[in-house]
Amino acid sequence: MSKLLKVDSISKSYKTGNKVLKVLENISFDLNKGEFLAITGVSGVGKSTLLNLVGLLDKPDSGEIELGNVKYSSLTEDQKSTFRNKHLGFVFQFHHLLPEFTVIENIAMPFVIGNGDFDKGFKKAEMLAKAVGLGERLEHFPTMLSGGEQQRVAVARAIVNNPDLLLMDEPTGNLDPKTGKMVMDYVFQLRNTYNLSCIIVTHNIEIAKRCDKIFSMETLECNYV
Ligand SMILES: Nc1ncnc2c1ncn2[C@@H]1O[C@H](COP(=O)(O)OP(=O)(O)OP(=O)(O)O)[C@@H](O)[C@H]1O
Repeated sequence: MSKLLKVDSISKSYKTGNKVLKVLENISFDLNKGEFLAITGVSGVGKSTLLNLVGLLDKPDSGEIELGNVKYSSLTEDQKSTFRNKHLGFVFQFHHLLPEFTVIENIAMPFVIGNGDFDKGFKKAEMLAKAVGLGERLEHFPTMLSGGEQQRVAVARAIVNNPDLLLMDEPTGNLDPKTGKMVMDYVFQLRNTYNLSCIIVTHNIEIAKRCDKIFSMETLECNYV
């Protein structure tokens, strides 16, 4: 298996007023192409902070993150947004869909922004909407969808640009267990279809057990399940 992501001794602290809060200290782990990694740990341990660093939404104080041989520290701010759009997909607890756009428009949006090709973007969006079971909802607006359907749109949107890595922060945290399982079933199906790699921050042990590896932020151990 080829290595996709290398997180090497990263540390991060937040400064508020004259206080410094050390959140991450010397965190290291790797991820291979096609692997799913769950990040677990109690509230406040730094799971979202870590995901934001891997997602290029924030910078570590020290250490290096490398995705597909590109060192994050080598990228300028402009290069970071292009890199994010091309190589990373995001799904958060709250789906952040654009309310004034339909399902197909929401899914196509990152493709059209990155590529400029409307026709191709909409064809791809339709295919992905079908893959997550929403082929009959293309013209619906987000408010017309159930929570689980909205989250499936968010999943389809996150992978429209064929990201190397999908980052999910508590993707089922806002859903009932049955709906949450259904959303994740689609994500695990997509993994087989697209050889997707994924990092999932979750409190849900069932989801964690379905991943290849679990990185426990309490023990700082990353083990195959
Ligand atoms: N922008 C910020 N400025 C200052 N402190 C922050 C900031 N973001 C997070 N923190 C603090 O850093 C710590 C880690 O936060 P983080 O959101 O990464 O935790 P988490 O493990 O994801 O928690 P949860 O499971 O509750 O979402 C928390 O104590 C939080 O208060």
